[in-house]
Amino acid sequence: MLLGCIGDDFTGSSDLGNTLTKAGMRVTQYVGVPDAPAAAEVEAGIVALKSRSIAVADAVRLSLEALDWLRAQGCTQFLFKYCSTFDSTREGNIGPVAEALADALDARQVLVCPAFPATGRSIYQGHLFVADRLLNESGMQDHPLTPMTDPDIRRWLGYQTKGTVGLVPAQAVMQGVTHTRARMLEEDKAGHRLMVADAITDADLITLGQAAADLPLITGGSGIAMGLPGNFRARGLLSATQNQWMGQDGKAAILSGSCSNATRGQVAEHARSNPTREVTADQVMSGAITAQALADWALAQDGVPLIYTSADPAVVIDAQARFGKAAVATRIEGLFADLARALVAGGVTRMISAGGETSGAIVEGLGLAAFEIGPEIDPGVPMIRASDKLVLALKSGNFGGPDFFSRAAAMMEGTAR
Ligand SMILES: Nc1ncnc2c1ncn2[C@@H]1O[C@H](COP(=O)(O)OP(=O)(O)OP(=O)(O)O)[C@@H](O)[C@H]1O
Ligand SMILES: O=C(O)[C@@H](O)C(=O)CO
Repeated sequence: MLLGCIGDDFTGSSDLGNTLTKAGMRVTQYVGVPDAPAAAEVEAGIVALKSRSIAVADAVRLSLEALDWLRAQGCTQFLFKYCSTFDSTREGNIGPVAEALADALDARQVLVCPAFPATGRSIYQGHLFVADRLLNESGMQDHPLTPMTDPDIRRWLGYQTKGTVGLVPAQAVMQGVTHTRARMLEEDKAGHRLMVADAITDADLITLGQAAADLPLITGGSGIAMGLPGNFRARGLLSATQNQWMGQDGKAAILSGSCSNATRGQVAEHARSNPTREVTADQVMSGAITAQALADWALAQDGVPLIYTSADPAVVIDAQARFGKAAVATRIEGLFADLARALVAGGVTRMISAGGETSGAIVEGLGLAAFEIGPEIDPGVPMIRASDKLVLALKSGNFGGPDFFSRAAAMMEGTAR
C-alpha cells in the first residue's frame, strides 16, 4: 500500500475512492480500522471512520488508530479526508485530528484544501464557495449537525487548532508547482503548519497534488487527491491493472436521512413516479413505526422504493428543539441501520443511501468490512461492492443530479450508463 487515507465519514470516503480509482490507483475502502493486513494489490487504502460528528477525543483516537494500521501496511503518504463543505463545528474535529496526525507523522507543512470544483466547491483567499455562494449562504448554514456559518476556512480552522493557520493563495497556485512550494515554505517560516490552499479548478488541485509529492500528510476533500496518483506513477510505483466491475441484479431500495437541498430535490423528483414513504422524527421518537414494518412495505413495492426522513430546515429545527439534536439524530440513524438489515435480509441487493451520517449508520448496521470501488454515478459518488450479493451507492448529502436515485439504481444493475 502506498497512500494511506483516513476518511471522517463513509460517503466521503467513497468519494475519495472514486477520485483515486479514476486516477488509476487500486483502491479498497475499509469500514473502520481493519483487524487484518490489507491484500497485497491494494495501492490506496481508505479507512472510513464515522468521526465527523463525534467527540473530539474519540475522533483523534480513532484517526490515530487508523494511521497506525495504514503505516503498518507500508504507506509512505497519508491523506485525511473531510467534507468539501468543511463540515465541523467551531469546537471540532478537523483541526485536532489534522494536528494529531501531523504530530504523529512529524509533518511540518500540511495542506488544508476542501475544494472540489466538479461539485461547485472552490476556495479563494481562504474562503470556501459552493457554486457562486459563500459557504455560509449555500444552505450549509442550516446543516442539522455541523451548520457552517463562516466561509473563512482559516478562521474556522483556527478556532479548532492549537497552532496558527496559513494560506497558499490562488496567485501562487496558478503560477505552478514551484511558486506553490515557495509559498508553502514561506508559510512554514512564518510558523504556520496548517495552510489553507486556494483551488478553483481541477488544474489547481493537480498543481497542489504535485507540490505535495513529498509531504507526509495532506488534508482536504476528495479533490486534493487528484494529483497524488500521478506522483506515485511518475516513480513507477503503480500497476496498470484495475478491477473489473460487474453490475448487480435483484431488488433495490433507497434510504435517505440527508436533509440537504440537493437530497430534498432528489426525494421530490423520485416521488413523482416511484413508491415513496416519508418517516417523521415524531414517528421515530415515539416508536410508532418499526424498521420491520417499513422493510415489509418496501419489499412489497414494484420499482425502486424510497424511505426518507429528509425534511426542510424548519422541520428539522423544530424536531431538534423538542427531542434534542443528538437524540433525534441517533434514533433516526438507528432506524436506518435496522431498516437496512431488514431489507438485505429480505433480499435487497442494491442499496442507495443519502447522507454521510445516515450512510455510516447503514454500513455499520449491515456489519460490512470493506468495499471495492466501481464506476462513478455522478461526481463524487461511485458504485461500491460490499459482497458478491450487495452493491451500494453512498451519496453525500449535496451530491448528485435531480434524478440521481433512479439513475443510480439502473446503473448499479448494469442496465444504464
Ligand atoms: N427529520 C429529521 N429531523 C431531525 N434530524 C434528522 C431528520 N432527518 C434526518 N435527520 C438527521 O440529520 C442528519 C443528516 O446528516 P447526514 O450526514 O445523514 O446527511 P447530510 O449532512 O445531508 O449528508 P453529508 O454529511 O453527506 O453532507 C442525520 O444525523 C439524520 O439522522
Ligand atoms: O467532500 C464531500 O463533499 C463529500 O465527500 C462528503 O464528505 C460529504 O459527506
